[in-house]
Amino acid sequence: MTTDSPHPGRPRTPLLGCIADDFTGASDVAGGLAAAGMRVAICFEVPDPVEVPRDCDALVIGLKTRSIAADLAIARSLQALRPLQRAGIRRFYFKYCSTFDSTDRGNIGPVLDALVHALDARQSIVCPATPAVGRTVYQGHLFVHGRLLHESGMERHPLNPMTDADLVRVLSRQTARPVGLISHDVVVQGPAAIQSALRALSEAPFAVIDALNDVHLAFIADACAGMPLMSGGAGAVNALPRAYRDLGLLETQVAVPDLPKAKGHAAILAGSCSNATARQISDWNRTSPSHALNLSAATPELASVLALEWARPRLANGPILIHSGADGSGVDQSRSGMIEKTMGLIAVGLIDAGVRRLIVAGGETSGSVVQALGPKMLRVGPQIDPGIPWTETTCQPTLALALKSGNFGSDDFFRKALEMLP
Ligand SMILES: Nc1ncnc2c1ncn2[C@@H]1O[C@H](COP(=O)(O)OP(=O)(O)OP(=O)(O)O)[C@@H](O)[C@H]1O
Ligand SMILES: O=C(O)[C@@H](O)C(=O)CO
Repeated sequence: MTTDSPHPGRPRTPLLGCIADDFTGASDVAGGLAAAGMRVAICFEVPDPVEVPRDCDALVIGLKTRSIAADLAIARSLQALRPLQRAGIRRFYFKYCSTFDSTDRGNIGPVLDALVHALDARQSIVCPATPAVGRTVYQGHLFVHGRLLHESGMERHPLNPMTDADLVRVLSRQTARPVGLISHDVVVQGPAAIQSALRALSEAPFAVIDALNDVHLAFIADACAGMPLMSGGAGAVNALPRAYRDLGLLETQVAVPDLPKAKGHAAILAGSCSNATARQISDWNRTSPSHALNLSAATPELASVLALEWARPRLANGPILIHSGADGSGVDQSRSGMIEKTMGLIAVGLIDAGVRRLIVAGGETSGSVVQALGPKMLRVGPQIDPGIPWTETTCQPTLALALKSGNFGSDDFFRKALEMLP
């Protein structure tokens, strides 16, 4: 139960609205907030203001805007924001990738500009640091498991290659407005020092902020919990429930919801070329069946038919994996749309064949699969690994769904996730 309802006595309003630029990011945030005791809903369609779910403390809207043109990303983000504003939500978090995935012409800067303006906010912090998955920021430079971003493998990303670890520089290429830095030496002094640094940066609407660990994120959450707009990875937003409780804004601390109960065949669709997914595919291949998409097939329809012909006879014998055949090197960017569409078609075919437990690896791939399957909302369950919860669709047929960010999860993630289910 939240305490800042604008209509006491009427249905409550979620305390926090989160707009995520991809579907695995939405699931990442939602899993963390649920683990921190918030009641969370994920929507993949922008709800009508009167239909905004009220029985939650945080509402996460998953968009597929990370890799599209900036003006379209702005339009879709504002379209997600407005009904939540009209429903009375007053605090927002713009969730982008903990590896800041974007190009020089978009999308984080343009969307932040638009959200700051729409919310009449003076400033937003820019905090991708998420130490639970090895993302830290020091002197404005983003590290992935101790490696500078541009040496972490992200420099080879097929859609958003990240070739500069200096986030002030990266964001300054995406917005005409000044970008400031709140560095480590300030953050370690705690919330009051962070607030005074934000005031000192009053001419800079965006402040990249350093964080190396969860203590730093707790300081940042305490300093920024009252801001209309925060932005970053899941790290800072997951620190908010405790800060809200300390401020008396959030009364509940609910238990982490149950695992999904869906029964049926199990499958994995991996359309990510990220290092972690490549390791997970190799681990799976040691003992279990997999199929690489035929990337020379003329159309997504044909590639999906071939994959489903391979999959159907095997499903009754145990879980199967279908992947895009990428090892992270030499990927041909022109194929990415075709692969995404193929994965969506395969997902529909697998559900028709009785699959009810589905893991999808990759943010864009998850977007494509979820859009093809069409659930509007997900119930969030417990986390499998940091940033990856099991979720369950709320429509028929009920599916257990795990949307895994490309670079998240242990090497044995696929097996571990499926073994968790009852
Ligand atoms: N072999 C390949 N050749 C070219 N493109 C590929 C190949 N395999 C995958 N892709 C494309 O690369 C993109 C990978 O994006 P996706 O977001 O699914 O994974 P990711 O970037 O690793 O995940 P995340 O966004 O969660 O970090 C998709 O558009 C996918 O279709
Ligand atoms: O922040 C992350 O790294 C993930 O939630 C994500 O957005 C990957 O697509």
